[in-house]
Amino acid sequence: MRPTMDAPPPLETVLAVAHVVSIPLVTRFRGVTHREAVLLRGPAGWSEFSPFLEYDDAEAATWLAAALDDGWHDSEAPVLRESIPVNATLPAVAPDAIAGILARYGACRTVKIKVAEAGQTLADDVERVRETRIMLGAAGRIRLDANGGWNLDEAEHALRALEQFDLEYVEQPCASVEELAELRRRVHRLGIPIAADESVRKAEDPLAVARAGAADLLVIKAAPLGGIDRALAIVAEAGLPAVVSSALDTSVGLSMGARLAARLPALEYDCGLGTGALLADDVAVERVAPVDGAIDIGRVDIDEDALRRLAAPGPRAAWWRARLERCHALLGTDPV
Ligand SMILES: O=C(O)CCC(=O)c1ccccc1C(=O)O
Ligand SMILES: [Mg+2]
Repeated sequence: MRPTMDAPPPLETVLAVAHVVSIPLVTRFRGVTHREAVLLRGPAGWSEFSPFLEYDDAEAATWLAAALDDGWHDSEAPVLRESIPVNATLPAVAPDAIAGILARYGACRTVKIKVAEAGQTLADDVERVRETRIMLGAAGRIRLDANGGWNLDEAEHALRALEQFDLEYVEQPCASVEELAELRRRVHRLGIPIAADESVRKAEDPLAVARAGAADLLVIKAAPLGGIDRALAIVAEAGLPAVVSSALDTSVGLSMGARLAARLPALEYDCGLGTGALLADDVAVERVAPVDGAIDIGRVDIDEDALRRLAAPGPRAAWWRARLERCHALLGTDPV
């Protein structure tokens, strides 16, 4: 997808308000132990630029468009709710680690469990889901996220093994839109809805999955979709229910997600914006973390001491500033 910024603030302005931070995680997630992010003190509020390290500049530029949009303007879409119910997110950990991680989220009624992790087996997934179901009780909601890790047959087999745990939905069970569409036909009888995540946020065309009838709902993230208004437009065009989720953001990025969720016309599912609980430290004066299963939608204030304490080491800060500069050069040059 291409970034869309009519008139991005000049590079010098952006670099002058940029702070690069490195935040320790409570547990390994996506193979990393620290989350690096650039925080921008924009005129409308703090915003976050934190594309994952392996993304190329074209993909990362859309995240920059979102950060500049969020730091430089407020969305004019109406705010429809003040508090956003969230799920706990459980990485692909061993059963004995589950209770400790879930405890960090407080009272969330919904848990999203990572499955299909490289190097693990279906038996690992079954045990993780079984243990979580026991802890949550029958009233809790369990959804899975495979991050595209199964092929079609593996996904079908896994869902048949896991359906006994009463699943709310499965997110990105397979990598491609074609596989999702076929899987959706194959498991229709099981009644497990299929959600698209990477097929929306990493796709050249975020609407292709909806057009192909390949998903029952969309997982949307403000940063990779180019910001709050862009994400709202995609949901409106897709005509499918949506769940707002984080990209393991700091409180600043989580706040953008919450302000997107606050503006969705319908919000039937708990949002994946509880991941502040996976950060061992944070930059916000008041963290965006679930209280009684929900987060607030305000902008966050930054703690200057935390900015200093969590400042990324010099070479990492330089790497991020160079990345920001390259991504900035890609904005506004490639009209949609
Ligand atoms: O949706 C959630 O519960 C939390 C966010 C999450 O899972 C995530 C966080 C970082 C990168 C990718 C993902 C993902 O949804 O695949
Ligand atoms: Mg996902």
